[in-house]
Amino acid sequence: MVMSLELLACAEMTEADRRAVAAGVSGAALMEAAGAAVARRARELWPAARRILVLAGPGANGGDGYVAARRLAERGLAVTVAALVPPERLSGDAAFMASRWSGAVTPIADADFGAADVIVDALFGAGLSRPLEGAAADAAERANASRTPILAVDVPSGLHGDLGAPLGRGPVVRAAATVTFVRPKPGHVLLPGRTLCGALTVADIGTPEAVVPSLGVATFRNRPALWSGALPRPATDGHKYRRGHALVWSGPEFMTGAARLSAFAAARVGAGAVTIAGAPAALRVHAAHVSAIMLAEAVDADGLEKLFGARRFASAVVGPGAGPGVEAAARAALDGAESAVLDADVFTAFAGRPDELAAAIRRAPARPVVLTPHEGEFARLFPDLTDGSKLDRARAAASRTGAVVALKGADTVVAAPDGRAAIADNAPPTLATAGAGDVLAGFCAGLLAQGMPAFEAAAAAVWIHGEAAAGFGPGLIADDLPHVAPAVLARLLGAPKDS
Ligand SMILES: NC(=O)C1=CN([C@@H]2O[C@H](COP(=O)(O)OP(=O)(O)OC[C@H]3O[C@@H](n4cnc5c(N)ncnc54)[C@H](OP(=O)(O)O)[C@@H]3O)[C@@H](O)[C@H]2O)[C@@H](O)CC1
Ligand SMILES: Nc1ncnc2c1ncn2[C@@H]1O[C@H](COP(=O)(O)OP(=O)(O)O)[C@@H](O)[C@H]1O
Ligand SMILES: [K+]
Repeated sequence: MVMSLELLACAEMTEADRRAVAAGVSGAALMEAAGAAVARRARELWPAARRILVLAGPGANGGDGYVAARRLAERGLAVTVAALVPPERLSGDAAFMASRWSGAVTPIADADFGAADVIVDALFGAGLSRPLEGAAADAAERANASRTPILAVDVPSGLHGDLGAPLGRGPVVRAAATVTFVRPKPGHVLLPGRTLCGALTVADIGTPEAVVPSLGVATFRNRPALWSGALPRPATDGHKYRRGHALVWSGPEFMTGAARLSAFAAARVGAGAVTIAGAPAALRVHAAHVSAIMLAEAVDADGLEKLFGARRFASAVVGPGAGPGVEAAARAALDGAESAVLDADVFTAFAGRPDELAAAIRRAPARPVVLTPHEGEFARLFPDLTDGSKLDRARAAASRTGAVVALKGADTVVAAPDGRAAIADNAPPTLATAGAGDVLAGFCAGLLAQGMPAFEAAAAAVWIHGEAAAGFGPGLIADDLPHVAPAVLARLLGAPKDS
């Protein structure tokens, strides 16, 4: 099984195959290995299955299906191929593999979906170019209705490998498991694709090792290997300000919780000092709740500017529970702090004016900025960025604003203006709880304060956030997240030595 970070778009996958062939591996060898991996996985998952129905499409995905059919029949299983197009209409390697299948082939309309123990879905893979319709749509719907477990080849048919969603309004096969090849695609990780794939495995099909690194892939799974090298490690001769001083802008007295959640999160993830800035009435509320966190008066954006003028802040958070004056506070943070995390109310304040926010960000292009909108806030800020996948939209927002964008949800995408992007799949649904976003903003700010580059800091914050929630389990509230982050950090940084 392949374990790696890259996610290959369908076009990159096609190019990987082309380069593999150019390097001397035949297309038929790749297809043989792909079909063999599918057959192996079917036997591993359903060792008691006797009757297999292979749905074979018109392209190379169907070719993989004919290989799997042959391999499973060789093991003594009763295999029927239900073909979307007659085998004589196939071309290339798929035609060759169909010619090597000597078992039963039935037109897909006549297939008995209920009579199989396992269905292998080899209708369409990376070549899907339009919504399923006609006989293909019928087959997908009958396969789903049969309740027979489905093993998808490459992707569940109807799902677009880049989008993680069906093309148009066409149906999609709901797989119990999916075997893909070489590397996963974005659509295996983005929702709803991740759910429709079931259990995903990635098979090596003999693509030479140099091929994937030669592609210049910029999309990754959000895993520690992507950013752990940049994770801050406290220096022996460090002091608290060298570890980074983070500032959190607080809203008015009855909205102080959000700023505190951000502040605790920044501190727990390793900022050396954290100051909450706000109006006196708000600070009085904070004072009743915090000890290590410092408080500084800033009635409005002018007050914030004075604070930034008086001392160095390695990062600032503006947005969580911010209330009135948030736009001016965001501008002050962008001008005065060495890095900034903008969240929540900032996106409402700049609704429909992303270019004004971008202009404020680009006044100091080298200063790291992270934006952490959820889908609703994203739509408010960027009403015209509706096309493409969540990955495409986050990338477009990053390139437009010059900031790193963490577009939140169960499949949070972190995208950088240079085109890099990471998709997370480790957050449990219990993370959907009020205030969790404020904590994420604080994790980002705490890592930025310690000098972690913005893309790595945002990706690490998202992963740590998800991992903290998963580790806590049921009953999670946002207040718990900063407290469980140290256990996640301990795993990432390695346990301290005994002596
Ligand atoms: N690349 C490699 O080296 C390897 C690739 N491998 C395998 O190849 C798969 C990709 O193969 P592929 O490119 O042939 O595409 P595939 O998904 O079979 O479909 C293309 C056919 O479907 C048709 N078609 C499209 N949409 C349609 C629709 N809605 N309704 C009806 N028809 C539709 C389309 O017709 P067209 O759009 O061109 O008219 C074309 O005829 C990949 O997923 C993996 O499984 C492995 O063997 C390992 C090595
Ligand atoms: N279904 C889900 N599964 C996993 N994580 C989720 C899910 N829904 C939301 N999240 C995460 O929970 C957090 C919620 O943040 P946000 O919507 O800003 O809430 P709040 O404003 O209350 O803090 C985000 O980090 C988001 O990625
Ligand atoms: K498929």
